[in-house]
Amino acid sequence: MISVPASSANIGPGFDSAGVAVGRYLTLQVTKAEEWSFDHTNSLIPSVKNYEDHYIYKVAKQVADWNDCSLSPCHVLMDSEIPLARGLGSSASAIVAGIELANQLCKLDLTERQKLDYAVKIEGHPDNVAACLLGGFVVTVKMGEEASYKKLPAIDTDLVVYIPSFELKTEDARKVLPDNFQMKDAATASGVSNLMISALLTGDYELAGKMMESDLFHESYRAKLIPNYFEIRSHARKLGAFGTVISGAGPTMISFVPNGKGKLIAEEMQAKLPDYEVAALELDEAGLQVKVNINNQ
Ligand SMILES: Nc1ncnc2c1ncn2[C@@H]1O[C@H](COP(=O)(O)OP(=O)(O)OP(=O)(O)O)[C@@H](O)[C@H]1O
Ligand SMILES: N[C@@H](CCO)C(=O)O
Repeated sequence: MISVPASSANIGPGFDSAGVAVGRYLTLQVTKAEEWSFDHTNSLIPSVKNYEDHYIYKVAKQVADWNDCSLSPCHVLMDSEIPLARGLGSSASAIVAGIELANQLCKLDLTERQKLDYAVKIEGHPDNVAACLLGGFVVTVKMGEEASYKKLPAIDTDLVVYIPSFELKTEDARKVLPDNFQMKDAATASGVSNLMISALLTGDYELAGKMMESDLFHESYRAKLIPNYFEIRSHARKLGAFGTVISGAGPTMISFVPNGKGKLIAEEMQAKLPDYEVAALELDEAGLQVKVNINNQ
C-alpha cells in the first residue's frame, strides 16, 4: 500500500517555498492484474472512463517513460481524504503517489532526491511535493531546474483547517498575483519569511504567527477570493491561534494553534462558520509511506 499525506504550501510569507504535511491521506492499494483498472472508495477522487486518462496513471507513465520502462498492468484501489482544488495539495499527493507507483512497477529504486526531482518537474513548484514526500515542515527553493530542500525539526503546534465548499484552481489563484515586485518590497517580504522560519526553529510561535500574517507576496491579492478571510483570521486569533494563513493557493485557510488546543478551537470556529468544514489536524512527520511493496506481494 502507498500512502501520501495532504500538504499546506506557503505558510504565508514562505510563498512557493515552505510547506507542511498534514494528517489527511491519499492511499493506493495496488495489486498485479491482467489489465489496468482504477477504482476508488469515495467521491473525492475524480472519475475517468479510461485508465490512461487517470492523473496518477499519467504521472506513473511519464516516470516510466523517462526511465525507458513499461508499466505492467495493475488494479489500483484508491481512497482519499484530501479535497480537490482546495489548497491542501491534492495534486501533489497524486503526483507523489504516481511516482511511487512507477518506482515499484519498474523496480527503479529511486532515491528521495530523484523522487523529488520528478515531482518538481511535474508540479512546477516544490513546496507541496516536498512536504508530501518528506513529511513535516519543509523549506525548498527551485533555481532553474534544480530544487534544494531542508526539513525542519518537528513543529510543536496543532493545526486547524477551514475548508469551504467551493473549489479554487491553483492556476486561477496565480492569475491574481502581480507580475512584478519592487526591490524594497521584496527585501521586506523575504525578511518576514526569514524571521518566520527562524521563529519556528526556535519555538517562538507567537512571533512565527505574527510573521505568517505579515506576508507581502500573495495573501493580500488572494484574500478577495476567500469570502470569510478577515473574519477567520480575527476569530482564530481571539481564540488563541498563533497565526492564520491561506493554505496553498486557497480557498482553504489554516491556523497554527497551541499544542493540545486544536480540537477546542476547531469546535468553536465550526460554530462560527457553518458553511465550512472546520477540522483539527495533526502535522504528518512521515510523508510518503510504503506499507507493502507490490514486488513483495
Ligand atoms: N487523487 C487524485 N486523482 C486524480 N487527479 C487528482 C487527484 N488529486 C488531484 N487531482 C488533480 O489535481 C487537480 C487539483 O490541483 P490544484 O493544484 O488545482 O489544487 P490542489 O493541489 O488541491 O491545491 P494546492 O496546490 O493549492 O494545494 C484536480 O482538479 C485533479 O485534476
Ligand atoms: N505555492 C503555490 C501552492 C499551490 O499549489 C501557490 O501558492 O500558488
